[in-house]
Amino acid sequence: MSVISVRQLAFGYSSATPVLKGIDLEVPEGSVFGLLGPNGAGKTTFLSILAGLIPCPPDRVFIDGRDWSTPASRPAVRLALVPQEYAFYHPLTVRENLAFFAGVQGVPKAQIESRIQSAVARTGLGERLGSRAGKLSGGLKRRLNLAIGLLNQPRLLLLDEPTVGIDPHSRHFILETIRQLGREGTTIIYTSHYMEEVEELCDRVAIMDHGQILRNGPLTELLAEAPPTPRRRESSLEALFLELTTRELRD
Ligand SMILES: Nc1ncnc2c1ncn2[C@@H]1O[C@H](COP(=O)(O)OP(=O)(O)OP(=O)(O)O)[C@@H](O)[C@H]1O
Repeated sequence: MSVISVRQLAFGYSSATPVLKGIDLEVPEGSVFGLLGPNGAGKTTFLSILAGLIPCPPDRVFIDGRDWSTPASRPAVRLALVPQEYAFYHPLTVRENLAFFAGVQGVPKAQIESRIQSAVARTGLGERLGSRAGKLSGGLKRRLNLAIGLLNQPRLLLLDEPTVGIDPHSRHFILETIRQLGREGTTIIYTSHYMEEVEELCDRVAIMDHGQILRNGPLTELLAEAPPTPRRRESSLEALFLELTTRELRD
């Protein structure tokens, strides 16, 4: 059963430039869903609509079968977005940030400490609770971003390129955390430019470009469709991605 159903979702920041052009997508409960696309494809915009940061048009996005567009019709779903940017206060310590965001997310006061401990244990930040967030390394900052997203114990976790620009150790740690969350049944949408991460983590994959979904299905099906690459004998998601997305220079 799909937890998220998206039907012909269109969106533009201005009426002149459509960014999402009729997205159709089904995300099954408990799947780790990889959303791949070149820069500017519309991934962040799509996640922002799911997270409620951008108003959702009516009758296009359904969560648990109910229209996600208006607060009145929204089902109560624990959903978290871990954005690409560092979304915390640099002058505050790790603990102060976690306590603040737990409050913002409506965690009951009596549970704040245990939620902080749980998020910190999952992200390996236990020894950094007293460190100023702004002084952390890039990898630890990414882990703090993730820890904040875990405070409300999300059933739906939206991860926007959570491993960009970090050291291999933190990258490995974050990927393991995501894998474990997936095993525990969290439904995850994961955007990344790193194909090997998506191949490793995700059971379903969609490739999007210019606001459209070009391919969508189980990872095994997409891999079976991928052309052989000159560098590796077996087919790879990267080869399919390059074949499908237009070969423009983007950064
Ligand atoms: N706030 C905004 N106002 C106007 N245009 C925007 C805004 N945010 C994004 N865009 C434009 O919408 C398009 C899609 O951007 P989006 O960030 O959703 O893509 P993306 O696939 O997440 O890219 P990236 O991999 O670089 O993060 C781009 O052309 C971008 O310039």
